[in-house]
Amino acid sequence: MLSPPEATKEPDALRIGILGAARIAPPALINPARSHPGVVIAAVAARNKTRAEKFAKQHGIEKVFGSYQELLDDPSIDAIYNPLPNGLHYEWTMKAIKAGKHVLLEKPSCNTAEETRKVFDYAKEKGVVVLEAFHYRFHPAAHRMRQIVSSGELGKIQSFEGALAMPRGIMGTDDIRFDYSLGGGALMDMGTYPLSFIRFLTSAEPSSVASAHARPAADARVDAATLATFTLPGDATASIECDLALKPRLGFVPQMVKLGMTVKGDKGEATLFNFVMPVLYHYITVKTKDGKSRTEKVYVPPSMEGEWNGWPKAQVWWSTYRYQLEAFVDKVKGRNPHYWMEADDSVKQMEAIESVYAKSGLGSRPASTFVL
Ligand SMILES: NC(=O)C1=CN([C@@H]2O[C@H](COP(=O)(O)OP(=O)(O)OC[C@H]3O[C@@H](n4cnc5c(N)ncnc54)[C@H](OP(=O)(O)O)[C@@H]3O)[C@@H](O)[C@H]2O)C=CC1
Ligand SMILES: O=C1OC[C@@H](O)[C@H](O)[C@H]1O
Repeated sequence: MLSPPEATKEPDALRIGILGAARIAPPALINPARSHPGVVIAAVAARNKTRAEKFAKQHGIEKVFGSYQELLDDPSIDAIYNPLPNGLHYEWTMKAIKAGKHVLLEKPSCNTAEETRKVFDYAKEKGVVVLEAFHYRFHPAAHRMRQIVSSGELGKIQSFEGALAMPRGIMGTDDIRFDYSLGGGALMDMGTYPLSFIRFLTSAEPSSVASAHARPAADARVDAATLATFTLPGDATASIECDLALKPRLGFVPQMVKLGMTVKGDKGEATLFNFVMPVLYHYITVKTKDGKSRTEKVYVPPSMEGEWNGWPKAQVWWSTYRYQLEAFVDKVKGRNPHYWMEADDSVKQMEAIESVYAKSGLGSRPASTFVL
């Protein structure tokens, strides 16, 4: 996964430009692109050209720009990767669409559902592809978990418990995730994953947010952590936990990263541990009330038939991002991706996030002042 084989690039490979020398760009795009014959990472732009040059040299990127707009103005670039802080997603995705570029847009799509709706409406008008980069959804482990939940094996589904949380000290206090004006907050950054996964597993929207409690960061408008519970259609319940800075237990015992989803039904339960980065390590355990239990690991689709028909011939080292890139390129090239996250899904995801912020009392992140 860390040093994938270099693919020979196709003559019509999609030329992607990156907005910002963001930390996530190498694992989420540059590295996966190495093994994809249909992608060239052709350019990077940063607010400071020297920073862009250093990043380009480090990653073997041909073109460098000292402003995002210059990159968008380059006619040789087909698509943009937008890993800017959340609060800038709307402005730069709209500008990219205006320039006729396809956009792979980091999660969460925007600060508000209204902005997300405008992004996808504009993309449709301009005939370009925009994808919110919910990478975990493109990996077969997430789909296998959904198969298990919908198969009836667990009986009538009663509850979902999902978490994504990391110990204190990993995120610096100056991280974009703690900056309200940039769309910061644990729910925006991490809580969006378990919430999205519950929506994916149920293929439905929560009926209501039953409770939401935020632990404020230094800026009290930002949640360092959020715990929320939901009611779901069919009387099931759900809970999510997200935390940018889990406190050590008893003040000194560091807590482990949390990244699991457990689904309980009246006949059994299933847990997917590490739905976010399954390529590193994951397992699905299924325990049924008749005393049986098993563990599955799903690095590649188990077959190319039935529900797996149309999945790419993947390698076990394919990360969620590599699967996602496969789908993004397929969509742009007019082929059928193995999975796709539709515009309405991204809009509903932001509606759900805003509902949790409303319930916790923190309110939605600030809407962009950008006008196209
Ligand atoms: N899919 C995934 O697994 C992950 C997704 N993400 C998402 O990616 C995005 C970026 O996260 P991450 O890479 O960790 O963030 P970084 O802080 O590393 O990168 C953000 C980039 O935004 C640019 N930028 C533009 N304006 C500002 C500003 N006012 N303040 C700070 N930075 C600015 C900077 O680019 P420049 O070089 O021009 O200065 C910087 O490189 C977020 O939306 C996050 O949610 C993050 C991690 C994992
Ligand atoms: O995958 C992730 O894990 C860590 C987060 O801070 C990041 O933004 C998220 O996308």
